[in-house]
Amino acid sequence: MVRDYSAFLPGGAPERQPEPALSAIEALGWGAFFAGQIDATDLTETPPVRVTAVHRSGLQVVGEGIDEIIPPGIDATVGDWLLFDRERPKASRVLERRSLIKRRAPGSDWQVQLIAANIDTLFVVTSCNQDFNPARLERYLAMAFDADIEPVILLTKTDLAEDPGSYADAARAISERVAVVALDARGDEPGQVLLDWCGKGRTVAFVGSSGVGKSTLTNALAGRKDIATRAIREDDAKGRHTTTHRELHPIAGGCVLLDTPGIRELQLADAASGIAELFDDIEALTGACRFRDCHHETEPGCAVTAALESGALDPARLERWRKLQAEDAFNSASLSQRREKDRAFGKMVRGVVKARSRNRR
Ligand SMILES: Nc1nc2c(ncn2[C@@H]2O[C@H](COP(=O)(O)OP(=O)(O)OP(=O)(O)O)[C@@H](O)[C@H]2O)c(=O)[nH]1
Ligand SMILES: [Zn+2]
Repeated sequence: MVRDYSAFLPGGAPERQPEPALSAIEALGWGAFFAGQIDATDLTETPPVRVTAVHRSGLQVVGEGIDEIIPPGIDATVGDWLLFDRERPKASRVLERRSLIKRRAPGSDWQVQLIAANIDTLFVVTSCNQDFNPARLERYLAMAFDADIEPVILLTKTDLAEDPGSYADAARAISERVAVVALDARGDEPGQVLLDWCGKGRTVAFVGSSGVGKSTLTNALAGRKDIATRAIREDDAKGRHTTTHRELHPIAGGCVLLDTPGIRELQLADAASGIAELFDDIEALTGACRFRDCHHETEPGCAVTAALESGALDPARLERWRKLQAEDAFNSASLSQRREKDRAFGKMVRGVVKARSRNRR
């Protein structure tokens, strides 16, 4: 990312040019990446619209003079850009995504569920207190990498901590590739410090545990310009009126903040490649083990145990890598594998019950 440090150079900040007015789609985060996918006829015949919420009754889409619900059927989620087909809304085309967060729905059939599309920066929020936990941060970072999103660690409540610098150091030690920002989430700081990631045509989101300051940060960024959060009413399946909220909040300057229940409840799933990226040092070691199926326990020629012994690898970090891998393997197990296990377990239980009743007789 190219950062503009000119304001810090001698001579002071350059005169700020008045910002040109944004078009409706620019205010929703439209930019070159999406413009490059369409031609002039598309623009007039099938205008771009962004999915601002997913309701049971369909996709809420907003664009230049457009604010509609497209009935269910399109495989799209909050943050997606569509080319809106007025005659046949369900035939609207989904533009190529810059990023996608998805997970396996924990239902019976393990379908993939789309959580959010086209987020550029995921702010992983934690506080300078007992909420701070490297393992949890790594989980979020792996997920961001897996979804092709740039993660940034955001440490809040610096004003309450005795030594906020130590938290920032611990956060920086997690990965060289992840920026760390420490701040007081209340007041003006977020609007200034997060500018680097909140430029025109960008979409950002906050994740983190309850109470770390996500709502405070959201208000700091979106403030009263929060026009897209006004409640809208829609008819649910039973014909009742329900009040729902838009989940895309325009921030000044053409950046958009995405805030959905799906993002708030994010869990680690299907993040194998993200884990590999975050722990690329350990992955590199495993490639140097003598045996390809090395478990890095007691095998001879194991590069991982060698690194542990030499002190080059932190045992706690290895432990976290193992845990994330195990969790990911569990989450990614196919339904058939799970059914097979269930069946085997059921058979075993029935066998024990039978044997007992035989013994009792
Ligand atoms: N002193 C101080 N208080 C903060 C800071 N950030 C958040 N708080 C306070 O912490 C409390 C929780 O903040 P929220 O913004 O509601 O946290 P949240 O992450 O949105 O929590 P959930 O909505 O439960 O997910 C509020 O009382 C905030 O005012 C900070 O940097 N400094
Ligand atoms: Zn090994």
